[in-house]
Amino acid sequence: MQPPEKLDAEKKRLLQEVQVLLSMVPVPVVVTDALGNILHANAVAENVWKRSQIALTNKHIREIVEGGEIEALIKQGKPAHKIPVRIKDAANFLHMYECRIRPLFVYRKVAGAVLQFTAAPYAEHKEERRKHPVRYTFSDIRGNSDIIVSLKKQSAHIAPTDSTILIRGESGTGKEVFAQAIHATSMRKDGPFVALNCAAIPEALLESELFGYEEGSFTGAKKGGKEGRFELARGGTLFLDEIGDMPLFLQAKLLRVLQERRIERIGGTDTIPIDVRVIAATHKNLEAMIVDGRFREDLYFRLNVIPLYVPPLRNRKEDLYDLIHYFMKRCSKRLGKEQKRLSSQALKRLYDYHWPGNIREVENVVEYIMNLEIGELVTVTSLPASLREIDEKIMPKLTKEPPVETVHDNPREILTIDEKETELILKALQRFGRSTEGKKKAAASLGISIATLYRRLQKIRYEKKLSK
Ligand SMILES: Nc1ncnc2c1ncn2[C@@H]1O[C@H](COP(=O)(O)OP(=O)(O)OP(=O)(O)O)[C@@H](O)[C@H]1O
Repeated sequence: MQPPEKLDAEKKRLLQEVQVLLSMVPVPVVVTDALGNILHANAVAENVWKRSQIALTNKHIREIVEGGEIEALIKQGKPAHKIPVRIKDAANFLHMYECRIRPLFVYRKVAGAVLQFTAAPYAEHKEERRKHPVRYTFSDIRGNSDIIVSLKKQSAHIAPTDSTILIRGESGTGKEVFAQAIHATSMRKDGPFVALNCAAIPEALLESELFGYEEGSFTGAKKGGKEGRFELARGGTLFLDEIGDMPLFLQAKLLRVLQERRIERIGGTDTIPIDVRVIAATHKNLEAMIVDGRFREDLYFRLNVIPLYVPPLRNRKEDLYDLIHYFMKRCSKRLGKEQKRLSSQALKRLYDYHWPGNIREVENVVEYIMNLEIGELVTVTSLPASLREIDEKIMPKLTKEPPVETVHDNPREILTIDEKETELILKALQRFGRSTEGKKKAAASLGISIATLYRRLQKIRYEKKLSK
């Protein structure tokens, strides 16, 4: 644009009007000539891209904007919108935009263009939502126990904030269900919900899954590179499940990313700002892992901004009836079978059971019953073996629990620390088996060393002998 002093009064006024209008637009706007040289950039462009007006107006549009054939469109005088482009700012941050172009004509000849840049992620959300559908809202979370009702209330209260959340609880208690419901109630609900199970992916691949990589960064890297989960989740929520299984070197990197709110792909030099809410979850004892040096304390504090705890089903057996009926209804619909009734002995057996696999196990047991029971009445003999033969030797205390009492009313729920420890160890062995491999897994899941597990087992055996 020509300096205002060279223009007559009317032109000066018009130019000022345009400049003021541009300064009021809350997104970056750039005006170019017919060849794509930048004539003017508004204040937002200056601020966001950390470049002064002088630095911007001395450049061609292709020096600032990557991708999208912008230059050709300007020269041809073609209007366009939603063109995905990337802009690197002066601090090397990469911004993703959708660009809208409006051509300017003087005497029917292309005289330039006005380019508007809006944040891009929202264009990708539909596709991301399709890939990562959110199945749960708070109304889908079953259970009327005080504990669950108040947890739902608390979670709904913190959902609209953008704070990081750490959800604790045993496997199968519904940690992901809560994470999804929080996302579905948050300001990011139109963005994607991207989940990553840190325990399910080999260590060597976890880093590239999280942060993505550039083409040629390692053998086997895909052509064109790959976006990591942080990028895929932009504008939405990243659910990091089993965070306790993240190796230490990645914990350090994750901490840096959460502090600086930007990532670099593996093998890349561009800095990509991240716009993601992180919800992490684990069934592990992170505090014990910090003591053992297996989890970073600084990362723990960074994640544990809002702590939530989903209690095991054995501490909220009031929810069992609701859950069984919910899964029965769902299963009968899916399998096209009649709903079934439970005999009182079968129901008692379900209440007496300690449900080490929590809600996931309830789902499986109901599916088993619905598939195998031919009649309408479900009796004890129709239950899976694990419930038919509740192991009195392994879980002597838990099997004595009365059916429907609440945690607070039931004195047997208050175990001594030693009893609780024994219970956890036996449960882990029941789950992973008593082979050497099983014991290793049990020790890892309990967050103790294999040597400690052997020591504790010796103690348990000794005490058992004494009590005989
Ligand atoms: N309150 C609930 N109402 C209905 N279904 C539930 C509820 N809680 C859990 N579920 C069901 O139980 C299953 C396990 O839940 P989820 O995957 O959220 O558990 P998790 O704690 O994240 O387990 P893990 O630690 O093993 O990943 C899911 O398939 C879900 O359908």
